Order: sequence, then structure tokens, then C-alpha cells
Amino acid sequence: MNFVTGNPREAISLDKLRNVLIRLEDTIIFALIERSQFAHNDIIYKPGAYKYRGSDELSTSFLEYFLWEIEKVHAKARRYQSPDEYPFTGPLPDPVIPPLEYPRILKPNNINVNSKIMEFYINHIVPSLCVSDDDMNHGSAATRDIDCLQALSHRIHYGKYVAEAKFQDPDLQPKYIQLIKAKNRKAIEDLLTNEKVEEALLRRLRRKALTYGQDITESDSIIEDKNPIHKHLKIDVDVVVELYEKWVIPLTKEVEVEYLLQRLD
Ligand SMILES: C=C(O[C@@H]1C=C(C(=O)O)C=C[C@H]1O)C(=O)O
Repeated sequence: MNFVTGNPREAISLDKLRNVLIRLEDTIIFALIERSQFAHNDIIYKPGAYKYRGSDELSTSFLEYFLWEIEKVHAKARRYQSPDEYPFTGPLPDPVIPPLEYPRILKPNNINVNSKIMEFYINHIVPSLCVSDDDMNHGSAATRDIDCLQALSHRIHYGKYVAEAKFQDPDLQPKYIQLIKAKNRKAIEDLLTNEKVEEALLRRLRRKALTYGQDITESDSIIEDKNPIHKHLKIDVDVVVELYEKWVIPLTKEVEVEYLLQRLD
């Protein structure tokens, strides 16, 4: 969603927001495929494992060091002034170009779950996605990790817009207000949850991972193979589905709940 030029009223259409989340599935699947080309290279996640030339001993991991350097450059390009972008690291420099005026769609907030995204990605996704080895491609692996982390962060924090769109539904707003005032997290999450959308998402995600993950050769039929074991798959499809089922969807809903709990402040 281009919030710079989009009509603020349009920007909170739930259907349009869901279409953005569907498109982000492709971004995330392809980023995971790119990461899976390289070995686990777990040294890049270990704090203090590297002695960085030209800088004093950094206690951070190579990935966090590299991510901070990348986010400093992106901050100068005003990336984190966009209401749908959230940094993992800090402190970050001010932009070198003038700020943009964004439509005020969200209630201003400081909700940032990137530390949880980093934790599940490093401890659960990468080990399942990559061969347990060190192929010395530490820079390439970290570069692909950053693409994955930024895409996951964008997708999960989009929950703020989804929550705002649901809150603006006149039929549901009185119920949300009552639950927010009662600080009833569970009831708010239950009201936000749409199981049909989640089930459709997981089915679609499996099909996408099966399709995008195939090495299509000249002789191959591009019709989806009902028995994917006969195809060489670049990625473990179950890892992609589990990523969403266990982490992306629950964290998105956590963002939605946290956003609504501060909505009336
Ligand atoms: C994002 C939404 O809110 C919830 C979270 C979903 C998700 O993270 O994919 C899907 C459905 C809802 O349970 C939505 O309603 O579309």
C-alpha cells in the first residue's frame, strides 16, 4: 500500500489490506528460497564470534552488526519515517532528505515486535530452512536474512492497519471499545480472529511454496504436481506453512491486539 499517495479513506479498506498481505506472501516465500541456498552458518548469529576489523570489539553477532549498518543507511533515506516500516536496531541517524507527509491512518504508537521476529527467525526458521553446515557464505547468508527479517517485520506490523480497519467497522466498534476498556486481550483477539481467512491463507501458501519452490525444467509440465516428492523443491514447504501458522499469524494478531489496547488512549 502506497501511503504517500493513497487516499487515507481507501487505505483502511480491509479487502485492500488483505490483498497487500497476500502479495507479501510472495515476497516472503522468495526471500526464504534465497536464504535456503546457503548453509545455516550459525556463527553469524553468535554474539562476539567475530572480531570486526576497523571497529572495537562488538558484542553483537555479525548479523546484528550488518543489520545495524544497513538500517543506518535506510534511515538516512527516511525508511523508518514511513508508518509501515519498523527498525530492528538503533540508534539510527536522521534522514538526509526532507520528511514526507503521510496520511494519518493509525493512532500514533510505539508497538514494535521485531525482537520477537528476530528470535523466532534465528532459532526456529533458519535451522529448519538450511543445511546444518558452514559454507563460509556469511555475508550472503546475512544479506538474505535481512531481506527475510524486513519482509516479515513489514507483514506482521501490518496488523496495525488491519486492526484499525476492523475498529472502524461501525457494527463492531462498540464491542471493541467495551473490550478495550475492560483490557480483555483474549476477547479482543477472538473478535479480531477470522479463521476462514487464516485457513485459506495456509492452503494458498502451501500451493505457492510448492509452485515457486520447484525447479522448472524444459521437460517439466508447469501444472502443479500433486505429488511434490517427484519434484526437486528448493525449499521445505512445511517450513513455510509452519512459519505462518506458528509465528507470523499469531504475532500479527498480537500486534492487532496491542494496537487496539492503546487505541483509546
Ligand atoms: C490479518 C487479519 O487478522 C487476523 C490475522 C490473520 C493473518 O495474520 O493472516 C488472518 C486473519 C485474522 O485472524 C485479517 O483479518 O485479515
